Amino acid sequence: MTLLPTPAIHVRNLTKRYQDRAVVQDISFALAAGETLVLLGPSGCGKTTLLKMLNRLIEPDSGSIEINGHDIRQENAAELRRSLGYVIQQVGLLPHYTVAENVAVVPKLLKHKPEQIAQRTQELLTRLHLPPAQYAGQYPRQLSGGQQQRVGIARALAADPPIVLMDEPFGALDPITRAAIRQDFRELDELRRKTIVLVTHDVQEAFELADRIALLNGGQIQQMDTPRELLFRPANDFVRQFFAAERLALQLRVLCLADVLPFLPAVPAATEEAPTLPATASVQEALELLSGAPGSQVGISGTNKRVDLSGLMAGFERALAAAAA
Ligand SMILES: Nc1ncnc2c1ncn2[C@@H]1O[C@H](COP(=O)(O)OP(=O)(O)OP(=O)(O)O)[C@@H](O)[C@H]1O
Repeated sequence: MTLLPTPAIHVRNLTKRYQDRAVVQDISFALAAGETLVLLGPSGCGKTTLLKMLNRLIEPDSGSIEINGHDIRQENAAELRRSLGYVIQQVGLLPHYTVAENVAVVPKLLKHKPEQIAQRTQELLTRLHLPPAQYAGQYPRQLSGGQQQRVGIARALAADPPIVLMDEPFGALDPITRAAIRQDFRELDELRRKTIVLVTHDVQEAFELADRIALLNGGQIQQMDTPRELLFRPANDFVRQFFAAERLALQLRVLCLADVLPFLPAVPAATEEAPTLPATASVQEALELLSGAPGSQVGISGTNKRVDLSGLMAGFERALAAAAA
């Protein structure tokens, strides 16, 4: 008999009411360690309420939550919150603390050793593109919104919590800063190992970051699945409609070169070396590479195939039909 690993987060029949209205209704899901779950849905659908029940900022009316197999009601709420990373849109940095002091708040409460805290702070600030020599001693008001948000992420990761909860972490930023931080976020090695629950109402962001998306409406999960399944196998009309406006952009992101590969027409070998992308790269990434240089080709690493822009688009159309079949 094989034993299934204990989910990092296990939510069962969770319901929260305000007056007579259930804003979260009978929600259940299990999340494996290392998964990134994005809670997506229109304003007021219950995303933040659901997230805040995970760290007991809000108590449910019924249902249960287990974290690593332990019912969180049995734990001290303050201790629970210290053990989980939490990033919010308003950042919430302490204005009279320097950047380094802000990052160190939770590790200090957890009584980590000062040298260990200093080293971790340096490491995180460096990785989040805030060179400590320049930024560690600055105060939040001296930083841009994007830099403050990076400090917020460093602070949430400082004590190396295995689970991180994020509520619209990039929500207050302009689109360019937002895209840059998202890129860094994806490249941060240690985040890949963490279990993350992230709230957003930005569909592109959800598709970029999620292993699975829980699409909510009216306090209920309409569908919880991979981005690809949500797009190609919507469970109901709400799901279908929710992605309708951005369907093409999402399809370009979800389909990768491996999907297109079987349909690629033969392309005469280029004389000069073509840049290459892995088969896991999205059609969108290949498109970005090719659209800058008309007539150019991109090679797919590990294969002897290359593709130009028109070949890519023809392959994409056929891959789309195959994915939807
Ligand atoms: N303390 C409260 N008292 C009464 N109603 C509340 C309270 N908190 C939230 N609600 C209601 O519960 C519903 C869900 O709120 P929630 O903040 O979880 O939604 P959301 O999906 O995160 O929305 P948004 O994307 O706008 O932040 C909303 O209709 C909200 O008005």
